[in-house]
Amino acid sequence: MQARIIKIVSREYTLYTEEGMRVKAVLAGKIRLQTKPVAGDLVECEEISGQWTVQKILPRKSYLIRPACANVDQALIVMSTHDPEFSSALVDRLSFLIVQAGITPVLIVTKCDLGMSDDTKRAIEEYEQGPIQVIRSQKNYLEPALADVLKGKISVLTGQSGAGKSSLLNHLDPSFHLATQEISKALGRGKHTTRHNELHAVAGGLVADTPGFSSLDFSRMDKHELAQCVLDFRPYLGQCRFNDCIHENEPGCAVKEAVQAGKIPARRYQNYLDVLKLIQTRREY
Ligand SMILES: Nc1nc2c(ncn2[C@@H]2O[C@H](COP(=O)(O)OP(=O)(O)OP(=O)(O)O)[C@@H](O)[C@H]2O)c(=O)[nH]1
Ligand SMILES: [Zn+2]
Repeated sequence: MQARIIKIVSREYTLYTEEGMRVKAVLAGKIRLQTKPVAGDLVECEEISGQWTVQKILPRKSYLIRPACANVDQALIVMSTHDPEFSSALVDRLSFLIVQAGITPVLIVTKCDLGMSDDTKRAIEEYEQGPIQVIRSQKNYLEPALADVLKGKISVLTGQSGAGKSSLLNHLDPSFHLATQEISKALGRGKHTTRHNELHAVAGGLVADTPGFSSLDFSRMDKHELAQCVLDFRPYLGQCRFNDCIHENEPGCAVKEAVQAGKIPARRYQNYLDVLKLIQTRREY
């Protein structure tokens, strides 16, 4: 039978079986030394006289190191209109790293009930016309696209402290209240708590108990890989004069032409150039 690992504490594995049962299992001896299973792994399991064992880890479609989680479908970039201020530089940096990890970014704009600056309003509208799904969230109203965002998927949340990650989960699933407190603890203040690895059932999907991508670490990305991770560039890749174009100063660059034609917002191109510079000027050890 197939099942999903949703929690690992020491050697005890909690599984959701395909029949919807929640069971505790141990690893079969033969796989103990091969792949290290993580939450999100899809496994073959078996029950023999009341003892469930994990027989095999099935191939992963994505793998995140922090939080250690396999098969994550999407990362919700939780960004508030203000307090903390909306930052398109941050949205873009997160989305480059999310795409690099083989995961789909989704932008959730919180605190939309509170009003926003003209510049933030414009930045959000630009995202709404771009390649990333954007959902606006506000207090006391749950729009259908938001209500369904977790359904049937494994998600990880990311975003600054105070952006509204915990509130969002509560908003999506009020019965989740207790667990959210745990999340909050794990997120920031719980440095002394042991991070176990768990996926919570929220609003029809599974959500990692620890936010991802908080280190904004570009050390494992080179400039060519970066250009591949920019969803705004995807329609133009392969159309530049040079095969190895990094869309900076090269003549005949289809990406720069798209920026000049207003098809790619200048602010997002600038965000790309800033990360490119970061990568180009870092010291290699
Ligand atoms: N008005 C309004 N307030 C919100 C909204 N979302 C979150 N807040 C408030 O913003 C504050 C921060 O929200 P949290 O959910 O704690 O933020 P968080 O991202 O989980 O923060 P950390 O736990 O520090 O990572 C709280 O006071 C929330 O009530 C919203 O859509 N509208
Ligand atoms: Zn180019």
